[in-house]
This record gives sequence, structure tokens and C-alpha cells, in this order.
Amino acid sequence: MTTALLDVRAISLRFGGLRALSEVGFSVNSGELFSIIGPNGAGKTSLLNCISGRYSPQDGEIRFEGRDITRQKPSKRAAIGIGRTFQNLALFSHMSVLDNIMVGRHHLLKNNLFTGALYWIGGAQKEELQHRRKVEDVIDFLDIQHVRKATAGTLSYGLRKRVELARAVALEPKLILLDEPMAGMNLEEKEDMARYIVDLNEEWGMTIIMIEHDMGVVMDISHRVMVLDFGRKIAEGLPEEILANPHVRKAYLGEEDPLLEEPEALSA
Ligand SMILES: Nc1ncnc2c1ncn2[C@@H]1O[C@H](COP(=O)(O)OP(=O)(O)OP(=O)(O)O)[C@@H](O)[C@H]1O
Repeated sequence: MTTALLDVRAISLRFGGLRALSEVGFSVNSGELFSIIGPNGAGKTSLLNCISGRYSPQDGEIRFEGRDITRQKPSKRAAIGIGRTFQNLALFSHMSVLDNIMVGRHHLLKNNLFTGALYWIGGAQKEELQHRRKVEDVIDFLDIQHVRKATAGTLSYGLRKRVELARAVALEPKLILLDEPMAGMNLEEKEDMARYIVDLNEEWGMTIIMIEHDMGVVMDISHRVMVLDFGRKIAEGLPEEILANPHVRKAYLGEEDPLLEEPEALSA
């Protein structure tokens, strides 16, 4: 039996009296592009925060590569291969694009005692070289060579989102969590971003969990989709199954749920 890369088991998260997540469970396999959708306030970002370690669920368990990480700190989770981007940009706006990406890498290496030891016994140059090569690969991949020296805060919104993705990718995560990567983008920027996400998944082999409101993109590029509503999982399946699900259509698209409707004869 293959072990899922990520296994979320019946997690519940409360903020005082508010139930942000109620017994949500799902698994993501290596190589999947898995999307989470749902109306505003459904609990999508809270769920991502539980996976990255920012929030701690009161109940349930989260396993990564078969190990229980439910109580691990966010930095430890980043070091074992869970990367993320944020709904609102989280770049150092006064720093260059290159430095923003390097910061992520240094953070990763700082967590790695072995590379730390190498530094002291003279392997620093080789390490630094590999380090820079990786960053250059990421810069090439995301087509941001032309702005590598620019101050991040001066870039257009679409480009800043791309730099933020570059910083997360430079950490070489096994699993990357994308919180609304296309929010606020125009059509062209969205198309570009969708292509980068698909390439990351198909060519770089990264497993992706994405929250996104643009249904066209979600249904187009996801392997599987999960739907949250009021902190509960209401559906999970292939894009076409989700689109055809009457409960989803009602909760998410605001359409009437034929299963819940009264027969015409009775309501007349
Ligand atoms: N730190 C927090 N403290 C208190 N309540 C919170 C906190 N974070 C989230 N919530 C609440 O939890 C619920 C779920 O919020 P969450 O941001 O996870 O939803 P979402 O599905 O990501 O929404 P959106 O699509 O608007 O981003 C909301 O009612 C929200 O107000």
C-alpha cells in the first residue's frame, strides 16, 4: 500500500465559540495537484494554516510522509518539505527580487545541521555555488530574469506574486501550499500563473495544494478538488464530479439543490 504524502485526519479547529474546521479529513498523494474551494469564510486558509503549522487544530492529526507533524513548529515543517505562499503578499518590499529568493534558501540551510557543518570544514564555496545555481534555475523557470535586481516593492502585482512563488519554490519543497495564487490578477497574468503551476507539478514534480476562487482555472488544472462549506468537507472528487455535484452547486455557486427541493406537486 502506498502512503499518502499528506494525510489529514479529522481535524477540528475552533476560535473561541467559532468552529472554523469540523472533522476535516483528506489525503494528497505525491505528484497530485489538489485544489480546495469553498465560499468565503469556509475555512480554506485555516486548513492551510493547520498544514503549515501556523494554527494548531484542537482535534485530529496531520501526517506528512507517514509521520505525525500535528504539533511540529512551522519552521520544522518547512525544513521537512512543506512550503507555502500567502493570500496577501509576504515579500520584503525594500529588498531586491534576488535577495527575497535567497532569504528563503538561507533559512532552509540554517535549519540543516549537516550543511552548517560543511561550511565550517571548507565546503562553503561549493555549497554557495549550488545554492546560487538553484536560485538561478528558479528565476529562469518563472521568467523573472529581467527583474532580478529590481526592488520587490516596485514591481507590478502579478510579478510580485510570481516572485513570491519563486521564493517558495527555491526552498525545494515536496509539498507546496498556494493560497489564492491568482487573486487580483488580470486574465493574462492568470494564464501565466496557471502555466507555472502546471509546470511545477508536471516538470518539477512538486505536489501542490491550491486554494483558488477562479473556478475555470481550478477545474482546468486540478487532478482532484475538495469543497469546504462552513468548516466542513462537503465533497471531494475529480473536477467533473465536483461540477456535477448538486450540493456543491448550491453551497458554492448559489444554485438550488434539487435533492433538497420539494417536489413541485407538494409545494404547489
Ligand atoms: N486567527 C483567527 N482568529 C479568529 N477567527 C479566525 C481566525 N482565522 C480565521 N478565523 C475565522 O475562521 C473562519 C474561516 O476563515 P478562513 O479564513 O479559514 O476562511 P476562507 O475559506 O479561507 O475564506 P476566504 O475565501 O474569505 O479567504 C472565518 O469565520 C474566520 O473569521
